[in-house]
Amino acid sequence: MNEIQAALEALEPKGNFYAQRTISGSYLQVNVNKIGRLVYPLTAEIIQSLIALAEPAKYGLKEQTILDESVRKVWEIKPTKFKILKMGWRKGFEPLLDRIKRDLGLPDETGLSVDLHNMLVYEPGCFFKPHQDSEKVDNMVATMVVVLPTKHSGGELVVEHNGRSYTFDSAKESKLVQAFSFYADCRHEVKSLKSGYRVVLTFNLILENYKGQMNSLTERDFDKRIDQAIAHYFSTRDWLPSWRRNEDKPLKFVYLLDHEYTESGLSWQHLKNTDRMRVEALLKASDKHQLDAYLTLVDSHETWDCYDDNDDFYSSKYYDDEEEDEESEEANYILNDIIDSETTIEYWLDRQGNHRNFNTCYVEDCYVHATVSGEDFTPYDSEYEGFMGNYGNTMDRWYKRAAIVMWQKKDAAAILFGIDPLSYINALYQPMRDGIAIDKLEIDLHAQIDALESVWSAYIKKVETPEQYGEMFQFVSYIADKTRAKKILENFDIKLIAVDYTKDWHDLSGKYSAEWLIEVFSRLIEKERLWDGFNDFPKLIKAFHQISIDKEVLRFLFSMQLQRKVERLQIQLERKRERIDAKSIKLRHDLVSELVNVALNLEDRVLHDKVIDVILSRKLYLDSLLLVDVIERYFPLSKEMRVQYDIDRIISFVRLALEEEKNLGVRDENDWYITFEKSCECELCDELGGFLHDKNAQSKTWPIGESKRQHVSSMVYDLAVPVKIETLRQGSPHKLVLTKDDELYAISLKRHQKISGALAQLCLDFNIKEGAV
Ligand SMILES: O=C(O)CCC(=O)C(=O)O
Ligand SMILES: [Fe+2]
Repeated sequence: MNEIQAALEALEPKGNFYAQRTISGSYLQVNVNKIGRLVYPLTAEIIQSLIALAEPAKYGLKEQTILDESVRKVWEIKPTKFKILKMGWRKGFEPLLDRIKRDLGLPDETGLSVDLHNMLVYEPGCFFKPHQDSEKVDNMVATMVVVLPTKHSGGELVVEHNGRSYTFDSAKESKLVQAFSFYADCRHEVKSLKSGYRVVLTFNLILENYKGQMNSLTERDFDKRIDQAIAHYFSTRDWLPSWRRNEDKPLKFVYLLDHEYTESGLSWQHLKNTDRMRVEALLKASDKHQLDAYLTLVDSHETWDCYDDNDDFYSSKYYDDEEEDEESEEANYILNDIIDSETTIEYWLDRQGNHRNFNTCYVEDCYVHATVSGEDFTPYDSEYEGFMGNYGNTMDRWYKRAAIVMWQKKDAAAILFGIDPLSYINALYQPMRDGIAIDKLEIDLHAQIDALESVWSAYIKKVETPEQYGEMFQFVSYIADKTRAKKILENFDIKLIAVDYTKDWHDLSGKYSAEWLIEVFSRLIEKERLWDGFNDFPKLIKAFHQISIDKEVLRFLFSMQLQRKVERLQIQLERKRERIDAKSIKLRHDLVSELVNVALNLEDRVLHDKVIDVILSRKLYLDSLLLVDVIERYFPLSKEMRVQYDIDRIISFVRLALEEEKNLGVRDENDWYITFEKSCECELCDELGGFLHDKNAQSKTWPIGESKRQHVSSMVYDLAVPVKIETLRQGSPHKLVLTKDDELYAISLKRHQKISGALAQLCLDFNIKEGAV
């Protein structure tokens, strides 16, 4: 972020390639081994003793360091031999470094730290020929030469940068310490010293908190610098806040222009001075890096932390600031710090200058850049709020600003779609509506569809009206591409397989084949985790049947409905209670009878067999009495049809089931025997079993503790036996009272009568003899 900001700001160069400052010697206390604290100005004796500690300086040539007195002649003292005291440094040099940072035009958010390199002592005749310092550490942005106070002449340091040069003549000052810094990529030389001594400390200046590329920071060619910054911006995410670097959301770049524009005054051709130059450079970069660019108007809402001007402390602090006074619109308040900002793009011009009717679009802060802060704009609205919880006083300000918005062409579909899905889709559908033959634009359209792959599912949510569905189906057919058609449809869910769309599906099946349709249906069905089945299945199948969809499609839908419903029911039926629950029995019965009907209506023996197989498997614990209803469906069938469907299979199954039950007879009036399926082997359940099987006992009073009572009660519930449970809260422990249903006999009698009746009717209807096997 700061890289691109700095690049944009570089148009009005705030900084220079060098910085020259002075500071009192009291801030630079240097202790040298064996010599002690240096006192300024340095005397000739001290300097001689420094030389005694020194060695001739080498210089770096490619990978080596070389001693060559025709290139460099100077004494060097390694930093291990002296120390700079921290206290003075902190007080004097740290603030000084901040100023140097500004002099060099480095981004506000950054900071400079130093890396001491060496001490150099120049005697008359010493020099250093033109060279560039090798970058010894990462993010080394500049070299700083600190000249200690002592008289000399000559020894000028000449620094060059992009054709400009500056001569730092340290001889002009002999009382104060001089700090001269210059960009690391400058060529520079030290002219021969004429008289006296020149003693300097050299430092590498390191830029902290900077995530851009160093070369782009010191590049003075504006276009090139913008270009580099833009290339970097779109090729990495390391300028994003750390928690967002792993996202793969498309990147946006929004630069708020310096000047104000109205809707009618906004055009690429009529931008005002700095805006024009920056936008031109950005457009050049956008062409080179395959970016789309829009000129826009944005609504910018900022919330500022602010102070009351009458508060003496803050107002004096404010006026002390060395920056020029800023005229605040809200005369009584001073804006202090920005707390929050929100940018919404509201008006769009495309690269050709045409107004585009996109929705408004909110842009996250990390993508928004500006060289002039909102503070310098006149808000069209503002609102002051007194002390509110977390913050002190706040000022909300709304501005209208112009902005250039850019993103990578490869992200265009996803971004535009995100901004305004429906108009994007409208544009996508346009050729179809215009009746343009697909082979004329196939490749183009296919590329657009592919780019949208990740967002189709978002689009699906916007498809609501029958017309929208209709057009979507039409489009899927229009694109004439099986694979893409399938991909688009797969974003929907099972609700798309519905009566309303049978005609659309039929058309697609005609175009892409029935196998293709079945694949699409499978994908939609797979998505359904819990299968409630198709809504109104008979109606759905009928609709597909009437439109003469391929038989295999019908069979597929039928099998899905049967298979997945049975699977789900089987899980429920693991609970014995469920098996005898009246509601549940009815539901299972309705399912099989519905499916038998559908199979017969479709006149499909294969499907019919599938349902009958399920019935005969006894998986669904169907009630034989109810099955009589089901097979009555066959009664009107002709003889041939009965043979064709092999109805004897189901009829004899039902008949046998009825006979089996009938043969059990009616229980005795005084018989309290209850059958059950034992599922627990504990002593309590043994005792419970004894009671249930006891022909003579209708009830049992059982003094057992609470947890035991609970276990027995839940077993009685799970086994679904007709036994009433009560707790007698007397004595210790309380007593569990189990009572077998009074109606056992009456129910048995009634059921037996019904079974006998049904069996007789069945034999009559289908002309079979009772008891005949
Ligand atoms: O002595 C100076 O002013 C500069 C020295 C220098 O260029 C170097 O040490 O690389
Ligand atoms: Fe140098």
